[in-house]
Amino acid sequence: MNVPWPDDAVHKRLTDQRSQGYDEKLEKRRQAGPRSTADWDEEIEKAYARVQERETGETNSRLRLRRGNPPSASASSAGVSTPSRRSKRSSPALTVSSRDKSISAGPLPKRGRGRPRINSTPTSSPGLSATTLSSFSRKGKLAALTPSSAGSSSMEIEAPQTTLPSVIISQPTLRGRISSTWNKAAKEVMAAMVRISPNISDENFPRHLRKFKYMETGYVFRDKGLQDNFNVPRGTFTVCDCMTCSDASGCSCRDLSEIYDLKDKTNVFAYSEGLFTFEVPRGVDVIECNKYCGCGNDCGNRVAQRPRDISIEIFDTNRCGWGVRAMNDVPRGKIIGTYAGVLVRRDEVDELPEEHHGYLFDLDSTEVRNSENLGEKYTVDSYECGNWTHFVNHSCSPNMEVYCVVYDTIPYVNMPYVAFVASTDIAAGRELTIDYFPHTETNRKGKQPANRGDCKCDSEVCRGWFKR
Ligand SMILES: C[S@@+](CC[C@H](N)C(=O)[O-])C[C@H]1O[C@@H](n2cnc3c(N)ncnc32)[C@H](O)[C@@H]1O
Repeated sequence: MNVPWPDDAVHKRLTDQRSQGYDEKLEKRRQAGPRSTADWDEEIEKAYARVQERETGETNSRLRLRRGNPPSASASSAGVSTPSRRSKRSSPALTVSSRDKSISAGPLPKRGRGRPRINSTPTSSPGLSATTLSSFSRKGKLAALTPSSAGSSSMEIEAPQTTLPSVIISQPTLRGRISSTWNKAAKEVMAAMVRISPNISDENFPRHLRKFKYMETGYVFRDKGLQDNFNVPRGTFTVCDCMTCSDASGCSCRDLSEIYDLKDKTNVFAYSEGLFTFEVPRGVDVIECNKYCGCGNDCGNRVAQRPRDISIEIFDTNRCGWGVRAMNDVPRGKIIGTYAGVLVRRDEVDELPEEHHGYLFDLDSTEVRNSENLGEKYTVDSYECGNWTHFVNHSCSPNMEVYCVVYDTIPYVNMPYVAFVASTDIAAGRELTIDYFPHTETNRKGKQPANRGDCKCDSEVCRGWFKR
């Protein structure tokens, strides 16, 4: 039996229109070509702005109905993150020195400026074992990122929706664009995400960071002569032939490191199951296997050279300028990354502009052992180019330390990388910090650096100053 649908014609028309719309959409997609992931960060920012706008509207509407609150109060009680102004950037002078594997500070001779020196000795600083972490809480972060969460009690109100959610197609912010560019650079070398937090607004974006070249690893050489140190001939590398590097006593790369078990003095690698063992004595660089060794990427003596797999967010601490936090939990001993930037001769450091001085890291790990030494000494300047480590703040109870590691070149040229390792288990969302002057504890009665800044680290054992 044929039962005619009364609205058959309407049904057919709607179906036709839908199918036509679908075809047009498909055609547009085809013309646009394959979708790239390059703009994901921007897409996420746009979506975030839309959700924020919509939910702010909804919450305002609900709260107005319930309490008669003015819109601005409603927004803040809903946990909507209002971009905070970035605290004024002091001209920081973090000169990180791995000299005697400690952060030590001393004024630059000509300018009278102190430069914090990073101690790469993992076990030497009592402060490093402290577990107090920075005051930035995970909860705070989540509240800021999920505007609707604070308003969940408004579910009690069964009021009709009086405002339509507004949809804004926002232009990508400056922060969004730069965040995306940096993240792209990280992805190119297979590193995990790096992003700039939405708690940083465009107007608080310092001019020099707009041109900052994000470079996940390595050094840039302005001087071709310095670069040659990284182009040393194959024959000068020590190469192991152990294939899997499972036996510490048989690996020539490990032999070069001179790392021993601190108790029984047997040969050990610097890593166990991918984590730093903290058994490396002061003044000793870790020598990892290099490109000429027979072992593969899964070799246990290749750790700092692997791509970073902890996601990083750069954010405004509201205390110490911008800082860094991990977006994953980080276990103790995990290598998070290495310092990157322009490699300069140490005796050229005083010629660098003042604002660079807070972003310098001396590569002097071996100087403690060979005071005579040593040929040329070098410093890494991350002011104009580098990676997330550019933003690592000082804490008197840090949760990372540094050590020096060599794998791209030979140890004798004094150009190790500086690896940042978690010195305690770190929960996702915690700020990642180092001590700019870690041997302070051993020098408690001794001298303090001449050039000190007021420390705002919030640690319970804050000494009140940090080494500039
Ligand atoms: C290597 S930079 C760290 C990143 C820096 N916060 C930024 O926004 O670029 C060092 C500078 O950060 C600031 N800073 C780092 N740790 C601090 C602390 N505990 N207290 C106060 N300021 C700090 C100081 O201005 C210092 O000179």
